[in-house]
Amino acid sequence: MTIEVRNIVKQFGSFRALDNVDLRVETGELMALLGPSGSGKTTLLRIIAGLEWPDAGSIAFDGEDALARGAAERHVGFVFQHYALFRHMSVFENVAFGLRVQPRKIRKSEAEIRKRVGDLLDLVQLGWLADRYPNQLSGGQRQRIALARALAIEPRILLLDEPFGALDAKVRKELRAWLRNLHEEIHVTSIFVTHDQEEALEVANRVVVMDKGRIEQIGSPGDVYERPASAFVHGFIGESIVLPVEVRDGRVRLGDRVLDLAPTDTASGPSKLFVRRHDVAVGPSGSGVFEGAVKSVRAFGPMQRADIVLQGVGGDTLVEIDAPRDHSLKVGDRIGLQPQRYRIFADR
Ligand SMILES: Nc1ncnc2c1ncn2[C@@H]1O[C@H](COP(=O)(O)OP(=O)(O)OP(=O)(O)O)[C@@H](O)[C@H]1O
Repeated sequence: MTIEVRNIVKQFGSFRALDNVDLRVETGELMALLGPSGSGKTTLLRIIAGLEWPDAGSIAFDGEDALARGAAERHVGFVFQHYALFRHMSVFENVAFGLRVQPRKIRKSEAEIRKRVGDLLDLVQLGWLADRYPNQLSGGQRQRIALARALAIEPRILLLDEPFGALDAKVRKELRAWLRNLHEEIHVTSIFVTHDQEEALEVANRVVVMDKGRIEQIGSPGDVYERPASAFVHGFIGESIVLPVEVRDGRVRLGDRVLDLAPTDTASGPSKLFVRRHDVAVGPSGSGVFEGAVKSVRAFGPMQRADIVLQGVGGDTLVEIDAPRDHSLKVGDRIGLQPQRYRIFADR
């Protein structure tokens, strides 16, 4: 099932939560909506689900107008961050619920319902919890049951709103891999909302980066990380050093210095230089575009993270870099820093 979102506008009073959003989700995709708090991710998801209505624009499922149908008729499965499983019902009955309330003419027999719920519990690998009640489950188990419950009615589309948002970091990580594997098995067109870049890049096959009700970039995890389309995307995904520069006459200037860097993209005028923290080569003093002094070093695994005071860039500027440990840094070292990959975006 494809989802085609065209020119969606959503206004709350005078506040524009979605500003002409265009998006196409292909059949069987697992797409992430990624963006900071308030960027409009949940509002877009709720409009696709039929829980909210846009002020303008259209939504089509497989070419058919979805806005002509209410939420119940759209055949969409929904999992929220805090999914309220029915507390007085066992896990089994929670998953069976959607099947039991189907209209009589399409309702499955009791034997079919038992078989379907059993299969779903096997799919989320929690068959052994069928007789438990929600308050006897861990947070991660609850979300897996919530997913089984959403899948029970065989939805054409699965929408997940920060499904792992309330869980601790370790469980979140486990469930990411689990969700990706599950999706490979069931292949339902799915969209999930997250503000966690690592989660989006690790789980989704395509990522939609949103800011202030607009889409900044749509691409594969590799695209949005390696080829960010805007300063916002570069700043939001991965950790970068950002320095204010000016591009004039084909040269990149920082304060009164001309940097030995080529302008990238089409930046001109006041701009920002972005360098990922691990894309800086560290060498002896005099070896790079920037000079710095090591202020502090934390070493972990194969990497060391260091705070560096950059010199000669108009006042002392503190930046953080990640460097391999083969060149051991010590507090007080004077070093040269050479950006190996960087992007320059004009200030908007
Ligand atoms: N019912 C509403 N009435 C008024 N404003 C709303 C309403 N729902 C959402 N908003 C506003 O619209 C904007 C987008 O909200 P939305 O929940 O879509 O953002 P989000 O990207 O999902 O953020 P978060 O990650 O915090 O959930 C926010 O500024 C929010 O305050």
